[in-house]
Amino acid sequence: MTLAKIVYASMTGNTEGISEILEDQFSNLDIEVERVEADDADEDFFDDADICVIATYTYDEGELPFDLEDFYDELPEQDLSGKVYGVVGSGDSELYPDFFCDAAVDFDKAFAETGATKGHEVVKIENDADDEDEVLLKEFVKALIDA
Ligand SMILES: Cc1cc2nc3c(=O)[nH]c(=O)nc-3n(C[C@H](O)[C@H](O)[C@H](O)COP(=O)(O)O)c2cc1C
Repeated sequence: MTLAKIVYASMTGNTEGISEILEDQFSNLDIEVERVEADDADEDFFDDADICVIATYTYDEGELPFDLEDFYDELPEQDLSGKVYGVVGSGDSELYPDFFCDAAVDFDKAFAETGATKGHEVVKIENDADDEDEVLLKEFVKALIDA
């Protein structure tokens, strides 16, 4: 059975909500799914996954969340060949137009070094997910499963 694993970081709840939507959508498509907060994800967390997902906000003008920094540093060292990955970001394009969802883009680049296959372009969400974003997230999940 296909296993999707999601690591998320969230300070004020927006990205946590996004990660819950992702979890629901994998489940709705009969994919087994495990979702953990960054602090609970060891560097080898994705070892047994078929689909690897990061959901992250961006902080401090383009910076990663503090609790994802170690995971980010270790990610390019992992061999994730044969797996599919995707990244979702939450950010604020009005307040931080030059750094919108930069942490998500950084993770996308780090995943590219692991040998995993990119299942979808980075999805960038304005703060918390609205109905339109839910549609995008549904497409994202479907693309990862189909890849
Ligand atoms: C101090 C601070 C810095 C931020 N810097 C950025 C940034 O550089 N780029 C961006 O897209 N969003 C930035 N944001 C916006 C957050 O990423 C956005 O509100 C996000 O939805 C927070 O996610 P969370 O609710 O999961 O913590 C910043 C927010 C704060 C409070």
